Amino acid sequence: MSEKEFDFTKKKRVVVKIGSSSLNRGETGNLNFTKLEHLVRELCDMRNRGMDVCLVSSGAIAVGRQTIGLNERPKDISTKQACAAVGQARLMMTYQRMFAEYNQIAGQILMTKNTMVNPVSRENAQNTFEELFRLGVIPIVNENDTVSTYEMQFGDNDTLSAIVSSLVGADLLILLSDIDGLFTDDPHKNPDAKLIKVVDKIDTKLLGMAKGSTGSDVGTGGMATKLTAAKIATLSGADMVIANGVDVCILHHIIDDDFTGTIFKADKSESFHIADFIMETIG
Ligand SMILES: Nc1ncnc2c1ncn2[C@@H]1O[C@H](COP(=O)(O)OP(=O)(O)O)[C@@H](O)[C@H]1O
Ligand SMILES: N[C@@H](CCC(=O)OP(=O)(O)O)C(=O)O
Repeated sequence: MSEKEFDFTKKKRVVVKIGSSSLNRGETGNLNFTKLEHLVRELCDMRNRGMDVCLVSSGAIAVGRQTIGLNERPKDISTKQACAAVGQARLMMTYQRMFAEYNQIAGQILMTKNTMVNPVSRENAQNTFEELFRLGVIPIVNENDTVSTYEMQFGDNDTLSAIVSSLVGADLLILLSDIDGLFTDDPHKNPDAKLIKVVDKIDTKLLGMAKGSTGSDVGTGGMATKLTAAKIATLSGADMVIANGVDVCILHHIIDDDFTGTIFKADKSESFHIADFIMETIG
């Protein structure tokens, strides 16, 4: 990164997204408690810097699947819903306990597409976020997998985190992934792929670099959904970062602009309304 080109210390409202593969131990599927502790500590420190902080956490289905003892990734919707019912509760219990240790309060917000498509629900959600921030609470967001059917799903938390970022008027969105950032091609398939450090504008050439499917056994996104997220977040006026969540302590290095990753610069060149976007694309 060039010398302090991006001063993220001045950011007021930050959304952080962490994926299932970053929260679970790949070898057993168990929650990685050390990592979760570090994540919570980092978020509390950001809060103590005076920032409003929101966490979008995946992991409900993966944690539920491990708790119930299913060896295979669930395919049918009812098994996913059952896993999410168990896993989301367990995940939140763990977060609540860890945040409490640092004297911070966390709250749960579960969303479906309907939350955004319906103007009344959207405004309600926005008001709830505002009130939580005013009270100093850290909202922890996930898709409401327990009740969503395919037509109600965002389907991936990359897009959801960008929608949340836009809804709450965040000025920074950080996606913690299992990879250092956006490369010119999928580095798991192309060893010559190069990391792209800064993106000024998301164009079709860039969109073509991201390959869709996730490399992990528990996630749903892949790089394509991260670029959709980047489009939503940057057009909504936020900078967005993709960085490797293998060590979540990268969060304070990101704030201090001392990290390896990809920065997508906020793009105020086009007018963007999240409600219109939702209606046109996912409504
Ligand atoms: N151009 C690209 N640059 C970086 N990663 C890519 C690219 N295209 C596809 N990928 C894949 O996207 C994966 C990251 O997305 P994902 O599996 O959803 O992880 P997470 O949920 O941890 O963010 C990478 O491990 C990589 O295999
Ligand atoms: N909402 C789902 C995860 C969806 C998702 O996007 O997962 P991931 O690709 O791990 O960020 C869950 O909590 O299991």
